[in-house]
Amino acid sequence: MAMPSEGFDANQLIVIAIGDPAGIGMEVTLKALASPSLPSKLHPQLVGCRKSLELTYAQLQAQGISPLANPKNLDIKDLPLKSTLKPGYPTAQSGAASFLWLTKATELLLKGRARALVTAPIAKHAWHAAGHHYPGQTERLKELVGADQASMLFTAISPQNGWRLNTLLATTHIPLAAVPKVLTPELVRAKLNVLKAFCQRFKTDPSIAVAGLNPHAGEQGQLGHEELKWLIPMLNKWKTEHPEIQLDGPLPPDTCWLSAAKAWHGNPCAQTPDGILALYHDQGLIPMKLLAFDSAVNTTLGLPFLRTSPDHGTAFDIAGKGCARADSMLAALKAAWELTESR
Ligand SMILES: NC(=O)c1ccc[n+]([C@@H]2O[C@H](COP(=O)([O-])OP(=O)(O)OC[C@H]3O[C@@H](n4cnc5c(N)ncnc54)[C@H](O)[C@@H]3O)[C@@H](O)[C@H]2O)c1
Ligand SMILES: N[C@H](C(=O)O)[C@H](O)COP(=O)(O)O
Repeated sequence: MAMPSEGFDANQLIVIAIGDPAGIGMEVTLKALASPSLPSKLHPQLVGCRKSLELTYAQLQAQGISPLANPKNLDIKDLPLKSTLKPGYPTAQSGAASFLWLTKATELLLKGRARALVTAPIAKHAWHAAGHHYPGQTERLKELVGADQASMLFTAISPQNGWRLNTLLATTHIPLAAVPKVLTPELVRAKLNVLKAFCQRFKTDPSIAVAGLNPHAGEQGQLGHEELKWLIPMLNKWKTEHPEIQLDGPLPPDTCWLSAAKAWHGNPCAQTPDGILALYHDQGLIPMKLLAFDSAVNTTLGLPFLRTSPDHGTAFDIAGKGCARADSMLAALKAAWELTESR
């Protein structure tokens, strides 16, 4: 692994914001960067606190954990913490640090100095404690780059058969009660377009499924009116505009991911959707995380660069214990590389 990044080919550089220093971000980063399965040309540049990374490395080593990337050999943009933090105990200081590291990492991307951004998990409540009132990294990134829209898409490759599962969330970090108010035909249309474009990276005529909002997709208006009132007409119109896409929906949400689950475990069939649009956060992320917790990657689409992140959070309950699995972080690093390969 070459260092430092000055003069390095920007196309080989993946910037990593190391997340909340009280969480598992540094641990999964050091574990993932030691993987021999990473592209050999990938040059990581970490944005965070060198001393904390060295401490994490020493603690993991003392627990007999290997392989690990040694921070001494890593390219680190050092933005030190004022004092060290106890793993598992997020504070305003940890929130301020992860917010700063994300901001500085994004600046590197905006200056065109890197290929993609990977972010380790942050805690939204720690950001709030530090006075940064954002629902998540996605929304902060959207603001930093001045994008009109940023979309949260989870993508995972089945370890059994290489099949790719994609779920895009129409709404993200908002209270459940706000979902029906925020969902509009325009929003669903825009998100479908993003999902279609993403799926077409892999197939010219992908199939897409859309989950309904209400139980049984409204049961013909008996269990909710949104489907009949605007979702079905909007989807029918979208279908006529995109005849190359097989669009199904709104489907009953409780079975919408069933055929994807079968495909994930090794039995893809002609009806399996290449992409699924979930109308709200937990509708899409419960099936994604149940099926693919160690493989799924959270991507932000709509920025001038690609951002990926593991699907898990800061896992404060296991921080400092050495048992955090780095598979999703590794998948996020690989996705940052592979999804930015010129086609
Ligand atoms: N990418 C991100 O920045 C991101 C993603 C999800 C949640 N979060 C934030 O993280 C914080 C904690 O969220 P949460 O508790 O809902 O979810 P979480 O993913 O942090 O933890 C849920 C459960 O999964 C376990 N777990 C998580 N990652 C693991 C790993 N790599 N290896 C082994 N076990 C793992 C945890 O120990 C916990 O039991 C919240 O503040 C949330 O907003 C951030
Ligand atoms: N919604 C994500 C999840 O549950 O995995 C997570 O909170 C991360 O969101 P940001 O990437 O916006 O921080």
